[in-house]
Amino acid sequence: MTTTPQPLLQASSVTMRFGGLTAVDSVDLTVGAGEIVGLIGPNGAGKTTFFNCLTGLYVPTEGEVRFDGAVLPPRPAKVTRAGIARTFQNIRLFANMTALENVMVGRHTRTGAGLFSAIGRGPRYRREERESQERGRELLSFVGLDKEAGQLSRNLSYGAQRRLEIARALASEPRLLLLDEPTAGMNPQETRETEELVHAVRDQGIAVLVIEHDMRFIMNLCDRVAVLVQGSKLIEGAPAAVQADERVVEAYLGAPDDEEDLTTDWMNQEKAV
Ligand SMILES: Nc1ncnc2c1ncn2[C@@H]1O[C@H](COP(=O)(O)OP(=O)(O)OP(=O)(O)O)[C@@H](O)[C@H]1O
Repeated sequence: MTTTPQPLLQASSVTMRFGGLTAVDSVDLTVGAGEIVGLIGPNGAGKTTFFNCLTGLYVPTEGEVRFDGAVLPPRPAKVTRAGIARTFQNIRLFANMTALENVMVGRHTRTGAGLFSAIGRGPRYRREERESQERGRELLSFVGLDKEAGQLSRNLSYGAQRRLEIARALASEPRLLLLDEPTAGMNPQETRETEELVHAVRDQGIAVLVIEHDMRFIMNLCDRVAVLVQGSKLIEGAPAAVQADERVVEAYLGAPDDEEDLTTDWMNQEKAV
């Protein structure tokens, strides 16, 4: 008898309400180990709110999220320690810290030196600091920023800052990486590089869940795509099937009668290669 392996992430009937507004409505989603899953949907569909439910930023009003079989702890730091890391829609780097320092900050959930050791700069602190630096440099090299290690993050190009955010997220040694619109504002070349980088992340055995509006990016990248519309999951499946589904096209373009209010981000943001 064969048994289906337990998914790494399992969100069951996740609902998030803000007062009278149901931003996420009973959404089920799984991500398997080493899988790349896309989450798409028109503006305001509830994608970021759902992400926030997966990272301990919000505790769902109803439903539960399990990671590796255990219910997710209700605090972002604990979720990171459990093995989920994320990037945000808007860049959140420490502008006046170097690229290397930014990555080292991302590692602190994995280093165990306590307050007294840090104040006294004892041997354990110094060893961990050295290891953090080494790992930080490896990660910068992994995302193609080895030469920028000593530069202040605010002086890096936009594409480099986004890659640095991914390096910082990877510094916590996640098993699942959540990316919120990683290619927003990128040119086609930067978008292609991000696609290669996410594939390389997966090749390290890390699962990825990605929110994105750029359909070409999603199609090239993902094993599976789920579509959220007005807080509910409309469909889920292989990228080509999802893209061809009439309900998805309608959700983005509106029914024929509301063609004046098109929400066409997805179509418009598809970038020429
Ligand atoms: N903290 C909050 N309090 C109240 N309402 C919120 C809050 N966060 C999100 N919402 C509402 O929930 C709905 C879903 O928003 P959300 O940002 O999750 O959508 P989204 O799919 O990520 O959109 P976008 O693609 O534009 O980023 C929207 O109507 C939004 O106004």
